[in-house]
Amino acid sequence: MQQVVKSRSHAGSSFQLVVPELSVSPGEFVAVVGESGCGKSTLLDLLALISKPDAADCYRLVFADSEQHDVADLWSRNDEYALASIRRQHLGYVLQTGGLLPYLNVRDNLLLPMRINRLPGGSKRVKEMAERMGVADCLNRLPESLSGGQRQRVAILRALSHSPRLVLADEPTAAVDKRRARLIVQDLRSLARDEGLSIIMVTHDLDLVHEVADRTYGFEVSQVSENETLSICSQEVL
Ligand SMILES: Nc1ncnc2c1ncn2[C@@H]1O[C@H](COP(=O)(O)OP(=O)(O)OP(=O)(O)O)[C@@H](O)[C@H]1O
Repeated sequence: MQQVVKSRSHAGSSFQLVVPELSVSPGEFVAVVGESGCGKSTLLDLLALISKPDAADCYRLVFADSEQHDVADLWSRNDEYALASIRRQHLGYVLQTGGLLPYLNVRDNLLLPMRINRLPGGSKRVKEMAERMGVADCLNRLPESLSGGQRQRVAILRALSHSPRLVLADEPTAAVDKRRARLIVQDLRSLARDEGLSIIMVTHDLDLVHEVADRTYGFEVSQVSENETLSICSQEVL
């Protein structure tokens, strides 16, 4: 994306996020780091195609097999159907607390995105992925019986199960301890490399990602006036 702008206002105060440039390539693990209120969720909503930008010089998704989507154009035409279809097929989400369905066992949680996208070969892929992430012995268990770390690894697998091109991870380590958090970040990093995925992870914890991420974006927040906040998201040179 280039020169993408999103404003939000509430009770007389306004917040504007400006993204001069943001990109992620296949196999890349990009971290977006910032304090509370700097605009991380606002950015994630734009990346997840949930929120319409106010302005965008360029916002495109270009996949390795040369499939392309002009997201700015789709939003300008309010083509919700096309946006939803891209979201369903090509995007995966890892949420802060896993977001697994409590009444489905791990296997069925992992199979669900494949069933929604009518993808074949689900059981084999689920078994292989679960082995890779060390949760194969959890497949028949309900999420409530898993440890925090196991649950989060299953949540990562669920985000990947329908083979998305872009995975958005929103504070995926929020519910686990520091040691487990480091392992999860390393898992995400190697999944990006091994599977040629693009991963964008949002976090407030720079320590957690700065040695692992290929690139890091941060926010420069300034108070334009008493009621106006401007946040500019740019790549950090660490
Ligand atoms: N739906 C909304 N309507 C109006 N203002 C909003 C809305 N959502 C967020 N904001 C404002 O936009 C700014 C950025 O919020 P955002 O949720 O993107 O920050 P964040 O970095 O994700 O914060 P946190 O880490 O606390 O979740 C804040 O000032 C917030 O009050």
